Amino acid sequence: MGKPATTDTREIIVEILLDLEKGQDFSHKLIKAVLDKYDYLDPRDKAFIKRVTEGTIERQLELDYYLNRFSSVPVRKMKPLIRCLLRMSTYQILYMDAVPDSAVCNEACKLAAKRGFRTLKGFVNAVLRNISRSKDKMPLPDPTDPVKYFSVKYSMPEWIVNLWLPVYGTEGTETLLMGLLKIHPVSLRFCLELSETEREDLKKKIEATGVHLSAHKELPYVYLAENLENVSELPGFAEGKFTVQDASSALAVKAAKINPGDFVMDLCAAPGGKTILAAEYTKEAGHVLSRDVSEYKTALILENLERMHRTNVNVEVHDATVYDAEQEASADVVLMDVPCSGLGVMGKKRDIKYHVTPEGLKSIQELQRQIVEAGWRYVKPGGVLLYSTCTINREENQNMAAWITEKFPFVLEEERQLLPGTDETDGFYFARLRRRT
Ligand SMILES: C[S@@+](CC[C@H](N)C(=O)[O-])C[C@H]1O[C@@H](n2cnc3c(N)ncnc32)[C@H](O)[C@@H]1O
Repeated sequence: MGKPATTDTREIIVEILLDLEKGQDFSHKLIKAVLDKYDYLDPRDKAFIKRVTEGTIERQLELDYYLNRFSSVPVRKMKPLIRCLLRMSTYQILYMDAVPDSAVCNEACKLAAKRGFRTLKGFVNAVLRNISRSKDKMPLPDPTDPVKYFSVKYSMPEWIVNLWLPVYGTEGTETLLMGLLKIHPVSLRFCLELSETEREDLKKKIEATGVHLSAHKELPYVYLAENLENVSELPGFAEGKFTVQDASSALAVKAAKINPGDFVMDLCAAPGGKTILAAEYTKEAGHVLSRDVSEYKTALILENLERMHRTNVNVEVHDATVYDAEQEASADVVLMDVPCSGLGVMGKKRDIKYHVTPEGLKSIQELQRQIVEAGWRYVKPGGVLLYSTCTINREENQNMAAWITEKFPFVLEEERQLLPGTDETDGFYFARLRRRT
């Protein structure tokens, strides 16, 4: 990270963390808004803000576990500003080598004083210096209790670890938890219409800006980008030669086996990643009807369609839980990329894990069932229902596919659960179900 951040930079981080405590918004949205607001900052300062904020959020359970051991005041009883300051400073001490620990402690004390907590400077200093001294032997729960141990080590709520342990076993769960904490490269999906030579040319132009691209192992038109600051400034972006789309999402659309000339319905389409790829598969001879629940959401689809120059798509506001008799048995392929608990995208949306609850899972499953109940009839006999989620939860995935085949006239042809740490993707599930003739 090079240059150490200024006190102001740290203050910005604390402000973001305080807003998150107040439940203002999800972290990825808040961080983006703040970075847009401070666009004039040195890129290294912006990178510092992003890294420390994301890391602190992502590791919060672990950081709190340590703080509770090194502080005489439990984390939950601390003043919010002091709590956020200690969390982000502990994150820097444990996970960032670029800033010396002594500088982290000094900056934290200065910031505490600046924000009216001069009397707590000694406390902040003592806790952080203690952590710094013990950083090579930080205490963790006993590994013989894998739920507690994994929960703290990988900062994952215990109930989510409990959801995965019976399915993936101890080793598989640990691989998954580690995968979710890895830095996730942005995934660029090039237009299908580009020839191999055009793809290579574009790749070279993008790499000339300092971004490193590596091709996805299954999809030659998807590249994982490292060292990427601003997608919209890359060559080819404004001309719609590529879009940001995770490989998992592209793999799901590919699995739907869309043919040129097909009519595709995308029932939960915003911001339009799958719609656009589906429209590329159908080519101009085919058509996509792309829907989402609000005007705000459909506007996002329209914006992306315009940039990607897709004209074979109609966009409508439509609640997918409401049956539309006009579309009865009309579609060759229906994409149901349903709203879900999002446990597969925690690597990108880092605070989802603290917001999802077991009760929330139940109500989201109910919504998923309603969407399937209303939408399965749009599939022509012999056509495909592609059910997908960005989660890692059997109830919303494999069990839902089984429920569809039990209740409706479909056979399961293919299903796949992609896992961070194992696949080069987000956690994602899709099932191709074919309607009986
Ligand atoms: C997983 S996202 C879709 C991502 C999109 N398919 C893509 O690839 O870019 C789920 C979408 O479902 C939409 N949604 C939620 N409830 C809905 C409903 N009742 N009817 C239609 N869409 C709904 C959300 O607005 C959200 O855009």
